[in-house]
Amino acid sequence: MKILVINSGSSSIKYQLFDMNNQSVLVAGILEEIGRTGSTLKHRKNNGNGEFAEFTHSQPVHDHAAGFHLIMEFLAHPTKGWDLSDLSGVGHRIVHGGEAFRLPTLIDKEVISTIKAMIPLAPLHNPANLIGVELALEQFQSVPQVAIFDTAFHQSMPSYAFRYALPNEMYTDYRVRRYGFHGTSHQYVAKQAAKRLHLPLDSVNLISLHLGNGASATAIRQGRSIDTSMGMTPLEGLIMGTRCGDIDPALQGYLVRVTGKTYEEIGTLFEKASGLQGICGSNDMREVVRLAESGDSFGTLALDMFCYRIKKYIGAYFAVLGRVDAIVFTGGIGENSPTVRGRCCESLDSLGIVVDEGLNQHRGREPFSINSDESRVKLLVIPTNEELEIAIQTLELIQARQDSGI
Ligand SMILES: Nc1ncnc2c1ncn2[C@@H]1O[C@H](COP(=O)(O)OP(=O)(O)O)[C@@H](O)[C@H]1O
Ligand SMILES: CC(=O)OP(=O)(O)O
Ligand SMILES: [Mg+2]
Repeated sequence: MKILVINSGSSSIKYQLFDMNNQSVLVAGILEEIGRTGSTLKHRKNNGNGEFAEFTHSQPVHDHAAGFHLIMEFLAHPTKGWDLSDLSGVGHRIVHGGEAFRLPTLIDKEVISTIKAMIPLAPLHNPANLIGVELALEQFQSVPQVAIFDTAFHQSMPSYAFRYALPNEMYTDYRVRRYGFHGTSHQYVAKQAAKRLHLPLDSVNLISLHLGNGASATAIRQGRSIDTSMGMTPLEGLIMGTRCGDIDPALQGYLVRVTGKTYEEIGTLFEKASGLQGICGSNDMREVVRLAESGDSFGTLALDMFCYRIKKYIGAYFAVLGRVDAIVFTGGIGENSPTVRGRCCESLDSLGIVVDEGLNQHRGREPFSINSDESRVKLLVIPTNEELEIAIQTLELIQARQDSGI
């Protein structure tokens, strides 16, 4: 059984082809910088002996359609790709599914139009996700295609966590509420954490920190999301690569008045020119840490602010969870930055959170622990794998439909 997973983002397309008999990756790749001159495809193919042949291809790729066509050249290539004639299904990451989608969903015209309706709430993500869906539907017309929503895992939040303190009709009439994102990633690492803790998933309490360009914290009680830092859109919550995270809601109107910029320009400033980028000029944590360690004041401020915001969420989620079995670090920063992990846990001994600095320096693609022996809370670094989780959920839906004769 082969499942192809497509994560079509605003400036990149990630793809992985899985053999679901053993969940191994057959082919994988990422096409970055779509729409820019420096577009690069990094493609790899499983050689069968646990190693991968790597291919890099650079050419200007003007849009997602051109990008998808280039990816298909490699995916279906006789030597660089794989036989796709027996593909069982395609799974797509869709960032915003609102309240309409709480489960993996077979894609049809109605689903596409509902996803389109969510675009105003995820303008950076849903349009690109949809382009990937439409291109794949055209390419693989006889293959079932499934949407896996970032928001689905958080649909278990109680109303006192997902409602904003606004007049009720803002929710009843306009569905204004916290939705939360990165749900597929938080769900995947929660399963991995439960395994590592040798606890049943439905008994484990976690604080999950997905720290990437987009970043979010999630409080998980007995394996289910009960609160998360992103809100109606992926803008709210933690400080991110280019996004501001939590700010005073009066700011957009105030800045329109005092700067003369339009409402949309200020919105774009919050989304694309803020966060680490806005504070110190780089959205890449590797550069931020280098700046901070070189004594650059803006780099120091960016790192201090980034970690301070996370610490506040750790404290808040500790309060709502009561008992925390583990804190999980994931995402590009969470998996790779000992500096950020150490700073986020600093002086939290009173909560039973103690980092072992030696363990914290470890690097690897397998889950590892960074807590000291006396730490009451386990501190885990678990590489996320949204694509594998999407493949698993896609196959489950396809098999359930086959079992019920659909
Ligand atoms: N070795 C590293 N040290 C610190 N940060 C890293 C390292 N590798 C990647 N990162 C950070 O991870 C971020 C990308 O996170 P990732 O989750 O891969 O991206 P995305 O959010 O786009 O999916 C980069 O912007 C960079 O800041
Ligand atoms: C929802 C979100 O922020 O996704 P990403 O981290 O991929 O940008
Ligand atoms: Mg990501």
